[in-house]
Amino acid sequence: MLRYLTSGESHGQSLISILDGVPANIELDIDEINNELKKRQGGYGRGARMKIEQDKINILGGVRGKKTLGGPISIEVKNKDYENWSKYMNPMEDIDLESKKVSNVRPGHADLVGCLKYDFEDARNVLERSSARETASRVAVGAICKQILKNFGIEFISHVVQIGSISDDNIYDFEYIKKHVDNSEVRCVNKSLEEKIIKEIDNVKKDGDTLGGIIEIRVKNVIPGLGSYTQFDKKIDGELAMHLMGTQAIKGVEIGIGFDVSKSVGSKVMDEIYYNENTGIKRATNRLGGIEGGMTTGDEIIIRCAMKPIPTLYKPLNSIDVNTLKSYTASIERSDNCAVPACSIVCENVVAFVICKYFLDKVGGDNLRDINSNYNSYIKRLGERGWKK
Ligand SMILES: Cc1cc2nc3c(=O)[nH]c(=O)nc-3n(C[C@H](O)[C@H](O)[C@H](O)COP(=O)(O)O)c2cc1C
Ligand SMILES: C=C(O[C@@H]1CC(C(=O)O)=C[C@@H](OP(=O)(O)O)[C@H]1O)C(=O)O
Repeated sequence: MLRYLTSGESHGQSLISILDGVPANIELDIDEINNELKKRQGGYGRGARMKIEQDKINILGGVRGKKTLGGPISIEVKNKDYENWSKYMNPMEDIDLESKKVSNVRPGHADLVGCLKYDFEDARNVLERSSARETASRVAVGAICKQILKNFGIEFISHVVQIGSISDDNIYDFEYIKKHVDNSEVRCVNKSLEEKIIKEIDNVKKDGDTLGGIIEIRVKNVIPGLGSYTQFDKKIDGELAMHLMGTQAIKGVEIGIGFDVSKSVGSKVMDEIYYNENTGIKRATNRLGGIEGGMTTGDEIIIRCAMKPIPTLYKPLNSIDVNTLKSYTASIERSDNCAVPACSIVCENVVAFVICKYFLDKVGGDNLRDINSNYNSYIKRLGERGWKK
């Protein structure tokens, strides 16, 4: 089973992830993984931290000569900012615990409940781990998963469909998104909205406020039957939602037309099925976003995620000192102002992990050759039942 854990604090030495269950003989394109990390650092609205970091992976185990060995892969992404923080963060020596102490807990971040639950007087002990710095690890893991799936033609893309009050109501196809998204500082395919979005981010920033938005993720060339209806925890839509909701600041996940299923009649929600000899079994539409009964249908997977605005505000909200319980405004930590474009890269890679996990559950093997043979025999059998790639 494909699984991973991450470890590390935002201003600690490194972020570490261990990805276990990767088959042997998968060739890794290290530049491509680093390119994903670079994209995650970008996007209009990011804070000063991103000028310090230049995220790159350092693989510590599980890979030899850029090919996977079948064992757990350990991945390090160094925090350059540790140089500025070692006297507050060093795990092996006495440190200065007072100067960076945070006790005016920020509404919307993990500070208050983290202090209560883990019995801390210093919310730094919470925020160092709750920080979305951890998403660099998740992107590194997802980027490896993408490379496993690339061998089978499965591709991923994401774009931003809304930031603050500005939204793009057009529907684009996969290739169009792929061609245009990286040209935009806000990962918005519709270039005419970019200027408006940037203006809105700037205006809100002037007021000491922040913005969230909506991200769309698409997956192409998936095979039918990833996931299962036979048990609730085998459903791929459930697992996708869990991993995406487990991403910092994601507050909603929709598949296909999502919440709109509730306001339409059944005939306008279900995707009609037909068959012809040239195309095989097909659906006339893809309103349900490529998932039925907890299983992929083979159509494009379409997911949308809502990200809340960044909780740290430069014009802070009312809060309390977690130790004295006196009223104060929340503490101000260096922060992003809008991280929706960055979060789009995070969500895309989070989805890549889940798809890869279910793909390997269905047609996996110890090595690439075995997976190829399982994959081909499954596709052949589906072909006998009328499904065509
Ligand atoms: C890419 C990305 C960057 C983020 N940057 C910040 C930030 O600079 N400041 C901040 O307060 N929150 C930031 N967040 C959001 C917080 O990490 C998140 O709101 C917090 O961990 C609490 O978790 P929750 O929102 O899921 O409840 C960011 C989230 C993401 C995905
Ligand atoms: C470091 C990253 O994002 C951080 C996420 C984050 C938070 O509270 O989630 C707070 C900020 O941390 P810092 O105070 O060090 O600037 C962001 O920069 C990153 O995305 O790599």
